[in-house]
Amino acid sequence: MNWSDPGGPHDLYLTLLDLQDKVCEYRSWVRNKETHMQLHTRSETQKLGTQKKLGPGSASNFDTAAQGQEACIMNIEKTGGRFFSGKCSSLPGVRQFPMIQKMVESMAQLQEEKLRLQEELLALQGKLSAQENEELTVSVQLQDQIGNLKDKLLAQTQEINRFHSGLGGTDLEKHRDLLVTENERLKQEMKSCETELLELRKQHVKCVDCEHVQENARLQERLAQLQLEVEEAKGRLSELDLEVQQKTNRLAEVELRLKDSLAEKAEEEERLSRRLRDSQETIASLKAQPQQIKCIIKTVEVESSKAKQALCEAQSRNQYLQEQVGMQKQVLKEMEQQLQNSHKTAAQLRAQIMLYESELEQAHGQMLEEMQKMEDEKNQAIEEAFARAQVEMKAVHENLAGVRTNLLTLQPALRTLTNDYNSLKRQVRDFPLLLQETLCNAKTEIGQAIEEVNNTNRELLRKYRRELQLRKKCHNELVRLKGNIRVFGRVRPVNKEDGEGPEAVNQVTFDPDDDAILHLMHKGKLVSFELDKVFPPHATQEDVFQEVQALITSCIDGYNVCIFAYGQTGAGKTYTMEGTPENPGINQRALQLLFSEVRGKASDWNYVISVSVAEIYNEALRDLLGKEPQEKLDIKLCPDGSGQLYVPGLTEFQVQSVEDINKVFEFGHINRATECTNLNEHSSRSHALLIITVRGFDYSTGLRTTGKLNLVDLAGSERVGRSGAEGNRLREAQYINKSLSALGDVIYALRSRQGHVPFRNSKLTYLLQDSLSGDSKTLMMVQVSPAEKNTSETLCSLKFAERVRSVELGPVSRKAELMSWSSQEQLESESSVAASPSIRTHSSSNSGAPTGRASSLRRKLQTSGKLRPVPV
Ligand SMILES: Nc1ncnc2c1ncn2[C@@H]1O[C@H](COP(=O)(O)OP(=O)(O)OP(=O)(O)O)[C@@H](O)[C@H]1O
Repeated sequence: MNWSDPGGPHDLYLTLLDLQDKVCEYRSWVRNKETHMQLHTRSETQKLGTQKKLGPGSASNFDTAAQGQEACIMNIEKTGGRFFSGKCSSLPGVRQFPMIQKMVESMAQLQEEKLRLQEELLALQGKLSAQENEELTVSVQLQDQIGNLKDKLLAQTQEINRFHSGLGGTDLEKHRDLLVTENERLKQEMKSCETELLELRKQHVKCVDCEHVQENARLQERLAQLQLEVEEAKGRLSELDLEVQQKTNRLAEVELRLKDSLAEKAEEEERLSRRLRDSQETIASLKAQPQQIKCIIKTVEVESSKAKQALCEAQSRNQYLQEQVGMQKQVLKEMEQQLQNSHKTAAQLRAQIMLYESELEQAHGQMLEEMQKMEDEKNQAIEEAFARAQVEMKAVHENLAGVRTNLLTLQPALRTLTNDYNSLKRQVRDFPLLLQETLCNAKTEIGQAIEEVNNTNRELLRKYRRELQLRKKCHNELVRLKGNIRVFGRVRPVNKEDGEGPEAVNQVTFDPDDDAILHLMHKGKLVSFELDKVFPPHATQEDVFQEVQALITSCIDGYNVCIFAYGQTGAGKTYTMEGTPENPGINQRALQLLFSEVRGKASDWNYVISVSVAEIYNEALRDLLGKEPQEKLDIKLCPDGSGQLYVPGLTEFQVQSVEDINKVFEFGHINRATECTNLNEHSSRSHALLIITVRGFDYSTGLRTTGKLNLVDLAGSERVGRSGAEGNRLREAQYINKSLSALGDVIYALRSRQGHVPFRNSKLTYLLQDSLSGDSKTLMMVQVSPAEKNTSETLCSLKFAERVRSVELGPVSRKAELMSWSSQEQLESESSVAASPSIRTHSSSNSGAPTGRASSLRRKLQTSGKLRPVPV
C-alpha cells in the first residue's frame, strides 16, 4: 500500500484534518454559546439582585411578582410558556396598583422575553441536544475513525515494517546471508577440491601445469571477483539500510506527531464535553433562577463584543493550525517522494541482486562442472592407478614367490655368509691396529722411498745440468766445426720513442726454460723463434759481453771474428755495439778484454793491437781515422797473394790502453760529425766498422798469429714505404736496403751452398767477405724492438736471423804461421817502433794535415800508436 493510495495514510490524514477542523468549529460554537449563556445568566442574576434591594412596600409586590413569576414559570412550564402574559394580567390585585401594573406589564414583557428566551433556550437546548447528539455521533464517529486510524496506523506501521523489509533490509540481508552461506559453502567445496587436487598431484606429480590447475586458478580468480562484488553489494546494502533507518526514524517522528495530535484532540474533546456539561449545569441553574432575567439583556449586549474577540482569537488560532497542517502536508509529501525513491533504489538493488544471483549460479554451475570433470579424471586416474597397482602387485607376488624360493635356497648361503661376516667382523675389529701398524710401516717405507727419489732427483738434476753444459759445449763445438754463424737476439726495453697506449704494448715474450727461444705476438698470432741466445730487455751490457767474450778472445789466438749488429732503426744496435760512456758496449769492452788478455800473456807473447774505424755511407767506404775522411776507399786483394782483402789507405792506430781507445773513438766520431749535419741521423744511415787487429808473436816458438775482430754496427733496416722517405733520405734508404739485401743474398747463397757467393755486390758484403766465408767466427746480434707498432719489422729481423743461423760456413781456420827469426826481429822492431812516437802512413793521402780538434786528436793518436795499412 502506498501513502497516496485511496484509504492510505494520506487520505486518513486528510480525514483527520477535516475532523480537526470540524472539532475546532464545534468547539468555537460551543464556546460562543457557553459565553453567551454565562453572560445571560450573570445579567439575570444581577437583575434579580437589584429587585431584592427595593423598599418594604415593594416587598409584597416583589413577592407577588415573584410568586406571579414563579406561577408564570410554572404556567410556562405547564403550558409550554406560550400564554404567560394573558394569565398573569388576570391575577387578582395586580390591576389595582399601577406600579404593579407596570411591573406586571414589564414582568409580562419580561415573561414574554423570558418565554422567548426560554423558547430560545429550548431551541438552543434542542439544538444543543441535537448538537450533543451530533457531537456524540461525531465523537462516536471520531472514536470509530480514531480506532480505524489506529488500526490503519498499526497496519501502516506493519506495512512500513514490511516496506522496510521490502526495501532490502531483511530480504537483502537474507539474500546477503544466503550469499555468504553460499560463499562459505563454495569455499568449503573449494577447500575440499584443493585437498583432492593436492592428493591428485601427489598421485600424478607430472600434472603440475595441467588445464585443471589453470581452470582452478581461473575459478578462484572468478570467485575472488564475485566475493569482491558481494562485498560491494554488502556496502551498498548497508548504505541502504542506513537510509531506510533514517526514513523509519522520520516516519516514527511523524507517527509520534500524529499521536500527539490525536492525544491533543482527545484532550480537547474531553475539555469540550466537560464544558458542555458545565454549560448544561449552568443552564440548569439558570432555569432555577427565572426572576433575574430582567437584567440580562444589557449584560448580553455588553459581553457579546468579548465573545467576538474570543471568536477572532479562535479564528487566528484556527488559521495557525491550518498553517501547521499545511506544513505537515509538505513534510508528508517529501517523505512520500523519498519513499518513492527508496522504492526505486530497492527495485534496482533487487535487479542487481538477481544479476549477482544469476552470475553466482553460473559460476557455481561452472565450478560444479569442473569439479565433476575433475572428479571423473580423479576416478579415472584412481582406476588406472588401481589397475597398475594390481599389475604391479601381481608382479610383486610373482617376485615374492621367486624370492621365497630363492630364500629357501639362500638360507645355507646365508649361514656361510654369516660365518664369513663374523670372521670379517673380527678382522674389522682388529683392522685399526693392523692398519696403524701397516700405516707406520708404509710411512717409513714411503719416507725412505721419497728420500731415495729425492736423492735420485738431485743426482739426475746434477747429471742433467752437466749434460746441458756438455750439450752446450758440444753444440758450440759443432757450431764451430760446422762454421755456423751464431745468432744472438737482443730485445731492447720499451722506450719513449714507442709512444704510449696500445702501440707501445710489449709483444715479445720469453721461454723461462730456454734462453734461446723468443715468442712474438704478431697480428694475434704467436710466432716463436729459436736463436743461439736471447737477451731480454733487462739484460745488461755486461750480460751480453759475457756471452761474446770467448769469441773475442779467440782473435788473440789468430782467429778472425766478426760481430755485427743487425736490426730495425732504433732497435738498439749502436747501444749494444758502442753503448754509452757510462755503460759501454761490445766495442770498448772487447778492446779492454784484449788488453787484459795480452797483458796476461805478455811473458810469452808479444801482441800488437791496432784499430781502424770506417763507415760505409751510400756505398762509399770512408776512413774515419784518416786525414781526409771524405775520401772514398777501395777494397782490394792483398798483393802478398794470401787472398785476403785489404783497404788501401785505411788508417790503423795501434792502441795500448783504454785512453787510446777513447781517443780513437772520439776521433772517429769527430770525423763522422764533420761529414754530416746531424750525427745521429747520419749514424743511422751508415754502416760503422771498428776493425781491431791483434798480431801476436810467440817468443819461444816464433809463432806469429794475426787475428782480426770486425765489430760492425749496421745501418738500420727500414722499409722505404713505411718511413715515407724522399730525396736524400730516400737515397740513403735505398743504399742501406741495397747493401742489406746484398747481405741477404750472400746469406742465401751460403745457406744453399751455391758455388758463387755474391760478396762483391755491395761494399758491406765485400768488406765482410772474410767473416762470412768460413774464415771467420761470425756472430750476428739481431736487435729488435718489443713494441706493438714495430712487430712487422721485428718479425722480418727475426726471420732473417733464423735464416742466417742456418748458414754453415765450414771450419774456421787460424791465421798462424811460423816465422823466421828475422821475422820475429822485425815484429820486435815494429813493436819497438810502435812504442816510439813515430807514425807510418801507408797512402799518400795521409800527407794532408787534419785541422782543429780532429788533427790534435790524430796527433795524440800518432804519438801513442802508429798508422799502417791494414788487411781487412
Ligand atoms: N738494451 C737497452 N737498454 C736500454 N736502452 C736501450 C737498449 N737498447 C737500445 N736502447 C736505447 O734505445 C735507443 C735507440 O737505440 P740505438 O740508437 O742503439 O738504436 P739503433 O738500432 O742503433 O738505431 P739506428 O739504426 O737508427 O742507429 C737509444 O736511446 C738507446 O739508448
